[in-house]
Amino acid sequence: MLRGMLTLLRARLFHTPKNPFTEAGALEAFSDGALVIDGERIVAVGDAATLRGRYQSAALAGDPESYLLPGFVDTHVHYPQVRVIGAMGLTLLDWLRERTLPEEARLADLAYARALAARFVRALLRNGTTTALVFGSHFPGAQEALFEEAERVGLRLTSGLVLADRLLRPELHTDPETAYRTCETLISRWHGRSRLRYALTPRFALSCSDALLEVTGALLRAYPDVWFQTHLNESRDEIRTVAELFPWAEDYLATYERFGLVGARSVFAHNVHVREGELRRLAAAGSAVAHCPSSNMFIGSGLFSLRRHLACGVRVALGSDVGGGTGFSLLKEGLMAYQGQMLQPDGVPLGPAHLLYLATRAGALALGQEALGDLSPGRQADLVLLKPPPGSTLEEVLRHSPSPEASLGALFTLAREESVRDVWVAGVSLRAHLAGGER
Ligand SMILES: Nc1nc2[nH]cnc2c(=O)[nH]1
Ligand SMILES: [Zn+2]
Repeated sequence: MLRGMLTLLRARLFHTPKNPFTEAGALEAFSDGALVIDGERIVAVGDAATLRGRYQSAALAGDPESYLLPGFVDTHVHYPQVRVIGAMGLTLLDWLRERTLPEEARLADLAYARALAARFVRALLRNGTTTALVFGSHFPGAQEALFEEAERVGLRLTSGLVLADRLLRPELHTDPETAYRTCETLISRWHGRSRLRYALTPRFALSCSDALLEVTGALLRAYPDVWFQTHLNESRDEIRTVAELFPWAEDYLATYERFGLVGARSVFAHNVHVREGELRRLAAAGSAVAHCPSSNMFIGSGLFSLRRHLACGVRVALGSDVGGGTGFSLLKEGLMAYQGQMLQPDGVPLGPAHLLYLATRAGALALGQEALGDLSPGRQADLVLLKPPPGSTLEEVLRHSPSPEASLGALFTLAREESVRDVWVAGVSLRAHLAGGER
């Protein structure tokens, strides 16, 4: 939308301008709501009748029967794993060896990688994700293909070349010197361009020598405004192996700390089997944890202790972790997070507002994107428009919903790809990119 040309988008609105874990009344809902957008930014949110009176010259758009939410923020997802989703019967290390790493090796073929990048970006958008922190490829060409595609489409993407120098497959290994040079080139080419940012991405301590982690720390010191992501404390077998490989480390987190990798721009995926000391140090460093509930259940890693993270003040957001996760929907991750807490004696009772916050504003803050994640005036107009398919169960449930909060609960429970009608990034509809079609 052009700057100076106001658009008034009508829908049922939901957002969490406050944190429901710390403040009452965090969910703001308008059952006949509107959003006024000026170029990239939201200028007003509220009741449709009031805003129509105040912004009479605005072009009208939207649909009062649809549901408008902030675009989702996926803080952990793997681009090369689209075609691995649903690989059953395996836990993490076997799943990596048997199904996932062979697929990741195929991205050495640039044509294969380009096709996959297009599918991956489209899958994010089709699920309402407008911002993502993405584990890239081990191959620089494939990594460039992802950045190119995200730039072409207009997605907000933070990503980086995945680094490993042991215990995967030889084709996926690099060496510290090559890693340094390649990351420097990729950072100079992509970090800060369009809506893209670079994240240094060692796969996990298990697959990285001290020397490779050292080089990652050196890069982070040389380029202090790039991001950092990796895996932490996911499965018991993984944690045991990491303890054997790093006999000097008091725990898993220490394998990253020693090399200066634990800071306010660091996002750690999983953190299921975590010790108290690690939580305290993560909180002190201001790092964030990407909670990936569908993956934790699908590959049998365990149940996430949200209570202990909150008690220690560790920032938590949601990740789909495709392909360990069971799809790209952050609505589904919200539902799985809810169920994962219900299953634990000391689980945190979550409601629709918590799920929305985790899927939107918490993710934006975890990625340092203060201008994203809710619909407050001044924020970027990153949006997802949901409408149940005619005749669907969701349509039936929503028609009889007793309250806006219950409607939001129904959306998390039942709305998936089929209900995503449109997404906007920075005030621009990306609807054209949701549809199928070969490229
Ligand atoms: N879930 C998950 N955990 C990992 N740990 C190292 N690599 C991976 C991966 O691809 N997926
Ligand atoms: Zn992962």
